[in-house]
Amino acid sequence: MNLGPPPALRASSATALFLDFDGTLVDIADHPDAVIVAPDLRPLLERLSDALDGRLAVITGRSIAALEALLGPAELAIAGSHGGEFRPAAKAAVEPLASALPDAVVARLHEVAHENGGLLVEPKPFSAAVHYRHHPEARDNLLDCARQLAAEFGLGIKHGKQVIELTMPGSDKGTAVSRFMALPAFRGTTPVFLGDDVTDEDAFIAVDRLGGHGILVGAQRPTAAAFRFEGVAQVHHWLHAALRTFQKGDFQA
Ligand SMILES: O=P(O)(O)OC[C@H]1O[C@H](O[C@H]2O[C@H](CO)[C@@H](O)[C@H](O)[C@H]2O)[C@H](O)[C@@H](O)[C@@H]1O
Repeated sequence: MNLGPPPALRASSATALFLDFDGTLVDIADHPDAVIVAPDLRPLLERLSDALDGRLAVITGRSIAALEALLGPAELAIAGSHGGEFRPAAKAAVEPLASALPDAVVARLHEVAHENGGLLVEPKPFSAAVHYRHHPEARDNLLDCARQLAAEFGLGIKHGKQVIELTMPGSDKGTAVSRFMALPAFRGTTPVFLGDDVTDEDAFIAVDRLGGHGILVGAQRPTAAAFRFEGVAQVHHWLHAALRTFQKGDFQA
C-alpha cells in the first residue's frame, strides 16, 4: 500500500512530536560530518518545542554530542545513540542508559575496517558504528564480523543506511519513545514519530502501540508507519506550517 502525507500538525495539548535526524531533518550526505543543517532548523525545533510545552524530542542514532556539534547547543529533549543516552527535557542533564562497548569489540571493528579498505569507524559513547558507504563490497564481511561479535559479547546490531553499528543491548528508538511517553509532561498524549531508516521502525511500532502514528520519510517500503513524506524538504514544510499555525494562536484545544 502506498502511504500518503499526514494531516497538518496541531499544537493541541494531546500531541507529542518525535523526530529522527539524518534522512528526516537533514539530507543524507557522503560523510557523517558533511550533512548540511538548515540555519533555521534549531530555532524551528526550539519554537515548536515551546509551542508543545516541551513535548518534542529528537531521537537519533548519533550521540547527543555529535548531534549538538551539527545543530548547535539545542534547548531540546534528545535521545541519542539509539536510545543509549537520554536527555528528558531541554537543559536537563544527559542520563546514560547503556555501558560502553568492551574495548576488544571496538578494536576488532577497527581491524575489520582496516582489512576492508579503510571503512569509517564512528565511535560513540555507548556503541560503535562502521560506515561502508564508500566500500559497498565490504558490507557482507562487516556484517559477518558484527554478527560474530554480537553473539560472542551479547550485543545488539543496528543496520542503518550503509552503516552497521554494535550497541549494548536493551535500548532502541522504541524504548526511547516509551521512556519519553512515561514522563509526566508526555503521559497521556498522542505521539507522532518521523523517521526514514529501518532503525526507526522500532519507534513506529512504539507510537502505534501508544495510540499515535509514524511518518516514514523517503521512498515507500514495508513499514509500520501510517503516513509518508517524500523527503526532508516536505518535513521542513510541514514543521514550518505547524509553527505558523501555532504562532497565530490557532490551537486545537
Ligand atoms: O537516527 P539518525 O539520526 O537518522 O542517525 C542515523 C545515523 O546517521 C548517521 O549516518 C547516516 O548519515 C550519514 C550522513 O548523511 C551518512 O553518511 C551515513 O551513511 C548514514 O548511515 C550517523 O553517522 C550515524 O551515527 C547514525 O546512527
